[in-house]
Formats: sequence, C-alpha cells, structure tokens
Amino acid sequence: MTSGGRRAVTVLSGFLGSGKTTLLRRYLAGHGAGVAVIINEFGAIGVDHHLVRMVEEQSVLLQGGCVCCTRREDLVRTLRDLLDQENSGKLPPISQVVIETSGIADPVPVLFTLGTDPVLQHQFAPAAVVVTLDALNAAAQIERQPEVRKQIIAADWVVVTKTDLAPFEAVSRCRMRVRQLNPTARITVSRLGDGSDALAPTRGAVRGLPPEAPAAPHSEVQSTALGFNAPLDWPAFGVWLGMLLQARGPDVLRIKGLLDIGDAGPVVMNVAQHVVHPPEHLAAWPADADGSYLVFITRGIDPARIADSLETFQRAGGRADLSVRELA
Ligand SMILES: Nc1nc2c(ncn2[C@@H]2O[C@H](COP(=O)(O)OP(=O)(O)OP(=O)(O)O)[C@@H](O)[C@H]2O)c(=O)[nH]1
Repeated sequence: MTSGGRRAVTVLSGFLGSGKTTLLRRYLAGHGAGVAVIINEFGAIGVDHHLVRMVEEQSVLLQGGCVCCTRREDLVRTLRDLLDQENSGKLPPISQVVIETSGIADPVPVLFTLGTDPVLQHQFAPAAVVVTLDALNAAAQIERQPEVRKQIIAADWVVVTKTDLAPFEAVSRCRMRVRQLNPTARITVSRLGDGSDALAPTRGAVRGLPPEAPAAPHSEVQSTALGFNAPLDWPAFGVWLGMLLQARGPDVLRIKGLLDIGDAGPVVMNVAQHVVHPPEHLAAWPADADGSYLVFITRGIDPARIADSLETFQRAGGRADLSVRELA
C-alpha cells in the first residue's frame, strides 16, 4: 500500500527474454503475500502464485490521442475484477500489483490507464516502472528496437540482467547507454534474478534524487533537477505545468519529484510523457527526503528555460521571493 492507502502498482517491462519472469519469480519467493500479478498471456512462462492473472493485451487508442494515450482495457477489467474479488473476500487483501508487460509493450499506456480510469485512480497508485535489460544483447536491442528505447526512457529502475554471462565491458557499456537515454533511472546489475527488490513498492521512483551522475555530454536526452528556496504556489504550478505540456508535450519525457506547497507533507509529482498522474499529497515528509525538488527529463528543451519560466510563473502567482535553482 502507498501512504495514501492505494495499492501500489509496479510495472515490470523489458524486451523479450530479458529476464522479467526470472526477476518476478525471485521477488515473489520473498514477498509473495498480498502481491497480485498480471501477466500478458502471449509467451508468458507461468509464475507459481495464487494471485496471478493472465491477460491478453487489448488497447484502445483514444480519439485524437497519441500512442501513450492508449487505454489498456484488459488492465481496467482485470484490476476491477481483482478489487471485486478482494472486496467479496475471495482474495486476501492486496497490497501491491505487479504488471508484467509483454516484451514489446510500451509501459506508458499502463500508467495512462491507471491515472485516467475513474475507479482505478482512487484504488491504485503507480509505484515504479522497472525495466529488465539483457546485458548480452542490450547494445543491439537499444539500437534496433524502438520499444526497448521507450521502455528505458519510461523506467524508474533498470535492472541489467545476465551479468553472469556478459563480459564486464558489455555491462559497463550497457549502463552508460541507459544513462544517456534516461539520466535519472536507478540502475542495478543482476544475475539470475537477484536485485529483485527493485520491484518492492518503496516509491523508489520519487523518493530522492538519483544516486548517480546525470546527463552524459552527448546524450540526446537531457535531465535537470530543480530545487526551490520556499514553498511553491500550487495553482500557479498547475497552470505552468499545463502550459509546458501543451507547448512541448512530446519533448517532456518524464517529470518526477516531491514538492513543498506549504502543507505539512509534500506532493508527489509523477508525469510520464504527457500523462500526469494524480498528484499524491503525503501527510508527512519521508524520512530520507532532502527537500523539495523536481526532476525533468526532456528532449531538446534548455533546462535553464524551464527554471526561468517556472520561477516567473511562481512570482506572478504571488511567490515574489521564490527562486528556482538547478541542483548539481
Ligand atoms: N544466466 C542467466 N540467465 C538468465 C538471467 N536472467 C534470465 N535468464 C534466463 O533467460 C531466459 C529468459 O528469461 P525470462 O525470465 O523468461 O525472460 P522474460 O523477459 O520473462 O521473457 P518473455 O516473457 O519471453 O519476454 C530464461 O532461460 C532465464 O533462465 C541471468 O541473470 N543469468
């Protein structure tokens, strides 16, 4: 469960054969109770677990929407069915749902579905997108498979698998390439399913600033972390975010962070492409949080302009003393 009482949803993605099921099996062996698992039917290897649901991917592209505005009807049905069964006592209480996508699926429609369904958005909260990446094949897959690049960009946590088989240099190259595509993702190296704690619903996505260095100089994608000297004006922030997404939506790949808006606890922000998840208001600051911040992963947008325009909006919204700075 998240602090807001919703069931945490972890999306497990990764190319065909990259080790999703191996990681999931290892996780369930240690954390099985209360974890429901949804797996795409096609090609999935069974996981021995009483809360597993197999689904056939059924996507509906919403009118006028781009690919990430696709509603996964299969997930809506399956998640609502899980809730019904839990409520009627046919299933034990569910604390977490892990959705293992098919190897070529884009994780963003899963997040879109969770954030836009009127029932699901109150019952489930996205915790993290975890992506497995096969160290042996990563270079070629990243080069040739757009799905793999999309998965890495959407990831909060990349688990580099098969490191027992791949030479050390291949693992290093793999980490570097992930860093270029997604400077804020956490990276874990794994062999035979270890590192499965990446699936734990600890809100690893937004708890703190990423532990590793950001943006390599020639990265096509840029990341910037912004810090603030004072609480933000929440309505002004909403207007600014709406305008940013309206103007540059396709180039805003990810926004995540914890915002001080003057309440006792912060607001958790989570935007995947232009899918804005309902902000979660926490009752208190997490013990390991280090102040208010926002991380932006963007393509072709000057980070200084993001900071300037946000500061201008905040000042216009009544926060005359607010300053926005880029964190190192
Ligand atoms: N040596 C080694 N083998 C691994 C590792 N991770 C996964 N494998 C093997 O790789 C193969 C594919 O792993 P799966 O866990 O089924 O991969 P998947 O991503 O679930 O595959 P699909 O569902 O087909 O997309 C299996 O034979 C695993 O045993 C690893 O870290 N080391």
